[in-house]
Amino acid sequence: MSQLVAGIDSSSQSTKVVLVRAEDGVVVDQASSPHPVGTEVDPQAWWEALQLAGSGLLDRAAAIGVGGQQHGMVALDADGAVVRPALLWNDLRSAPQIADVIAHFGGEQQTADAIGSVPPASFTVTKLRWMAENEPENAERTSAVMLPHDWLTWMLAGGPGSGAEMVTDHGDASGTGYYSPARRDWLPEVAAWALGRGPGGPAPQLPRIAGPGEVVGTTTGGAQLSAGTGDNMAAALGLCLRDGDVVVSIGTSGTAFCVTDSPRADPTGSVSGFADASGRYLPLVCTVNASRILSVTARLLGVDHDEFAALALAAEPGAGGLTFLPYMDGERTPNRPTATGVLSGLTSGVQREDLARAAVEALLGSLGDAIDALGVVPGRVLVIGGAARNPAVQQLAPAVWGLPVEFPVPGEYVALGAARQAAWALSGADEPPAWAPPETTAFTADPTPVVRRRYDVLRDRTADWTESRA
Ligand SMILES: Nc1ncnc2c1ncn2[C@@H]1O[C@H](COP(=O)(O)OP(=O)(O)O)[C@@H](O)[C@H]1O
Ligand SMILES: O=C(CO)[C@@H](O)[C@H](O)COP(=O)(O)O
Repeated sequence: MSQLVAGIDSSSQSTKVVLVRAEDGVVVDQASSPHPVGTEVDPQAWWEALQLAGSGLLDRAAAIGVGGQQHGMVALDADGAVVRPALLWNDLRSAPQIADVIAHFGGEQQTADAIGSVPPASFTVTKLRWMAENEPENAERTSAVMLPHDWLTWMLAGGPGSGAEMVTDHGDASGTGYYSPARRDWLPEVAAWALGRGPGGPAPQLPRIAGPGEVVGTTTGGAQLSAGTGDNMAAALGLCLRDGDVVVSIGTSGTAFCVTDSPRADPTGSVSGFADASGRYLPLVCTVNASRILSVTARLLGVDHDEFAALALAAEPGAGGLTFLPYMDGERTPNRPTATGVLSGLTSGVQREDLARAAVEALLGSLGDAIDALGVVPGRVLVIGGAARNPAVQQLAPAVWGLPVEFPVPGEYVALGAARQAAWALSGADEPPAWAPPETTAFTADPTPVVRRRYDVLRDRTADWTESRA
């Protein structure tokens, strides 16, 4: 009988676990469990969600891999206990510290050259700096810093007091801001600086960075553990990407990314120059407002996802003149951490259908900007994530982007990619197993450039607005 491996996606909203056949990646079982709402979460909640979702699955796996939301700051004291709740990727309170980081490296290009990115507030380095400035006693007590996925891998290996090694991978390490994608190594002195430790001050312990396909430990139940990775890197593995593919993920975050052979160093801050989980690189553009644009609008309209899609599809392109700039929770790309949403073009003739349509066009406008910022000519655009299931997104994406778009069969591609990494580690091979890429459905439509033009005007007109959030 084929061996089974498990893949975990500990993402913003929930933990998902898939149990798959190591030989071909066929899913035999899966489960999920929700996370608390908010941008500051006690990591214990992820551990409890993992145990709930993994119950009856993890004990059947010969190897396990963990994919996790990137960037979250898990600060640990000398005993391995968490110092404070984790600050997540979508917690933008550390926006003022971005300037400190850029000044530390001596400018935008120097920052991008050193750490692969001009870090938005999502990156761990800005969060450490925020803690040093606002909670110096917590910064002082911090003896090790981990990320959500590697903390969970460590917990599976036994956690504090067990002697288990702390291990991460290049993909997730590259989202910290104290890792050099060019050198493929930590910059511990940057982590020490961020914690306010002064020149020559002690660096926090950082997990060892494992190579792709490495076995990094075993669970208390005897399953092998792979290094795990960030959720976007795991999705790239789960989709078995081809060169030229651009992935757009519409979950809590919106992301556009592709796999490349060399690292990126974008001084504008739009593209994060990540490493991937296979020894290559993963330039990525991320937005903070994504599927929530649709769910908030559906809530206002009092409808579920399917009714919302029907309303949006019943409206004309351009939503009766309504344009929605969807930076409701502040925004990361473009860097507008204090922004709020803007509805423009509201007339007394507005219909519910127009509001639904405007929300879908807003989501696609924002993600269209993300695809453009990536700066590659896509061979294929593949759309995944919870909101990729929405028929209005499927039908309108090719029209708003002016590109043919493919939707892989709905699946948990982050968890699947983590499982593929586990199967790779289990095999001891040089390459990940050659699982079949997912089936896709292609959507085409006549382009509606007026939608992007109106969106661009509203985005640019509001560029210097300074909002104070309620
Ligand atoms: N049919 C749908 N239409 C729009 N949004 C959807 C639909 N189904 C699920 N979602 C949204 O997808 C989101 C979850 O997506 P997911 O990719 O699992 O997120 P994450 O990985 O960030 O936790 C939820 O916010 C949910 O509202
Ligand atoms: O910050 C980023 C990428 O840089 C996000 O993509 C997070 O990794 C969270 O992902 P989801 O929970 O939305 O999948």
